[in-house]
Amino acid sequence: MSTPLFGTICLVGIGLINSSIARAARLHGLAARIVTLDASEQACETALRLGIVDAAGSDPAVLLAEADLVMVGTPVGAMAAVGQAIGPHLKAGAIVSDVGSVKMAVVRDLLPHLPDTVHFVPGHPIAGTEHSGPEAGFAELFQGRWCILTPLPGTDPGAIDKVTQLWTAMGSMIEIMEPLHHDKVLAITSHLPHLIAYTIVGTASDLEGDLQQEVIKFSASGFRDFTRIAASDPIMWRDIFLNNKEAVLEIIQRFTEDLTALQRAIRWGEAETLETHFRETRAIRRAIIDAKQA
Ligand SMILES: NC(=O)C1=CN([C@@H]2O[C@H](COP(=O)(O)OP(=O)(O)OC[C@H]3O[C@@H](n4cnc5c(N)ncnc54)[C@H](OP(=O)(O)O)[C@@H]3O)[C@@H](O)[C@H]2O)C=CC1
Ligand SMILES: O=C(O)[C@@H]1CCC=N1
Repeated sequence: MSTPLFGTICLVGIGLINSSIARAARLHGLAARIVTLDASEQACETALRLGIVDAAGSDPAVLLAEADLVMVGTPVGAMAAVGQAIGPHLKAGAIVSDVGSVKMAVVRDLLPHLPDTVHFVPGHPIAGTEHSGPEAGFAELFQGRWCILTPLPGTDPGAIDKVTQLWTAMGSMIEIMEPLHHDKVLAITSHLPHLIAYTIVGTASDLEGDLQQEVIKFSASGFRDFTRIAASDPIMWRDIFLNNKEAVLEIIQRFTEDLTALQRAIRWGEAETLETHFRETRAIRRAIIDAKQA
């Protein structure tokens, strides 16, 4: 049997993403040992019961002592507190990475707490579901999906290479980006769509009684697809919007202008404007299907 990529992987927070990493790493034999550091006794018990980790608990001194890769999978608003908790216990030479949905804020909040003896390779798998917790994960989650890494200049290429190998072994393709660029791209591809879904579903829930019943009854006409996105974890999304403020506000501004243009076209009966716009958007959908990202 070949030597695994890592001796010990420690997953900080055993939610949807990190429990999927645990399953995929097990399936592909990427670590000799997988452990999790999580404050919730129930989450630790679940992870052990599922057999996706070899050890679980809330003591960083115990769980980080042997860790060669530490993968932080908590909401992005918790990164400073996580950094404070793990920083003093990291093994010299360890790689610290994360899966947070924003990158500038993670670098700002986590990096200052890491000792110079460790390598920091921030990351973000562009894969997920609206479900949370250790039971929601599955080994195939990252298959055929992109994972964006945002290492800072001067990061040890060997550390970047090992994180790249981890994600490619789990089925992902890798793109390297600067953190600021990542946050702008994700503001349009992920954060704005989630905000729109939260808005539409909020608008529907504010409707008066009868109309609200009909929204549920006839939801298959489009609304239903938004409710799936709007069912995503409230803490995770609170933290994303608070920590990608600039890029999200910028994209909301552009979106509002475009919405106003469509509103105007409807008001003035500009059939051609509407048809041209809808033809262009349909082409984007086709491009996503062609890129196998549907
Ligand atoms: N869900 C998705 O589609 C995607 C999510 N991400 C990112 O991955 C990260 C994890 O998301 P996901 O796995 O979905 O989340 P989950 O809600 O499934 O899991 C979150 C984990 O973080 C722990 N946690 C929550 N708050 C804190 C805190 N204050 N301090 C320490 N630990 C905490 C939870 O612990 P406990 O067991 O105590 O609840 C849990 O283990 C987030 O940063 C998210 O932005 C990235 C790509 C996709
Ligand atoms: O992390 C995000 O921003 C989203 C959720 C699913 C994939 N990306």
